[in-house]
Amino acid sequence: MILEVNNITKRFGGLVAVDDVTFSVREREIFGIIGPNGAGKTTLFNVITGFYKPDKGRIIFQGNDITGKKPNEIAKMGLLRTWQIVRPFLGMKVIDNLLVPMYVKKGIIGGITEREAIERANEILEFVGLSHRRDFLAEALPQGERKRLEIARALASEPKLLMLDEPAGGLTPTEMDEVMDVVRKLRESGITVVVIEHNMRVVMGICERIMALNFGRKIAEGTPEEIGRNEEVIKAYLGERFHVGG
Ligand SMILES: Nc1ncnc2c1ncn2[C@@H]1O[C@H](COP(=O)(O)OP(=O)(O)OP(=O)(O)O)[C@@H](O)[C@H]1O
Repeated sequence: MILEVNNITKRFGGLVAVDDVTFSVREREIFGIIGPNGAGKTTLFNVITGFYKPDKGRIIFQGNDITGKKPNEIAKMGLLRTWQIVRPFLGMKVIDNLLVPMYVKKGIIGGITEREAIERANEILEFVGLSHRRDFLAEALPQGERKRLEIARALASEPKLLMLDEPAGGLTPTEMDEVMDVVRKLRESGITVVVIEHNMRVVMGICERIMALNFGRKIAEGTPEEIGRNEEVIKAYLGERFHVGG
């Protein structure tokens, strides 16, 4: 297991946003987290990536206890996230959006020449299908391409595990297909992916296993087929129209 999340609880005052949640993610898996609005998905992401400290529980990443570590320490270990609201450096060129995180990371582990950095940035742009946008300002990109730029920026920091917060949110069906292709390629290139996503076509289409949350609690975990026919999930979230079992 690359990530083990054990009995995580996170409270905001009297509200239990994440309630004793346990799950683990296998290496090179695409693992989905679903649940209605307010179920605790984003809070769980924030706890795992160090933006919030949990009230209870442990998080183990590649055998190391990362509970309570700072986001930049966790990122340096190879656990990166993207945000629901994309936030590239809009006034910067697409390529520079990748060079900045690269210099930040490589500066720490011993330097990289400009030529190496540019080469690597070009590879990443190719990977996410944004080579043609290399010298555009990020603000000129449509939403679907911004989402892929966000993934590209995370790739510049060489993650082992990438946590994607609603990568298909606000996208057209064609843009969604392009993001789904990129996520599958991530896995093929050896990166483990944990993804929060509301769009069921996307979740069911890319995830090998899915966990469902409701009111902060884990209510189910399984393959897309198992989740699609789980009565509690259907009641909480999916609605009859997504009933797979008939
Ligand atoms: N910083 C905070 N302070 C107080 N309450 C918060 C905070 N962040 C989240 N909450 C509350 O915690 C609960 C879980 O919220 P969270 O954003 O994790 O849900 P979610 O499943 O990600 O929802 P969505 O699908 O709408 O993004 C909600 O009731 C929310 O109002």
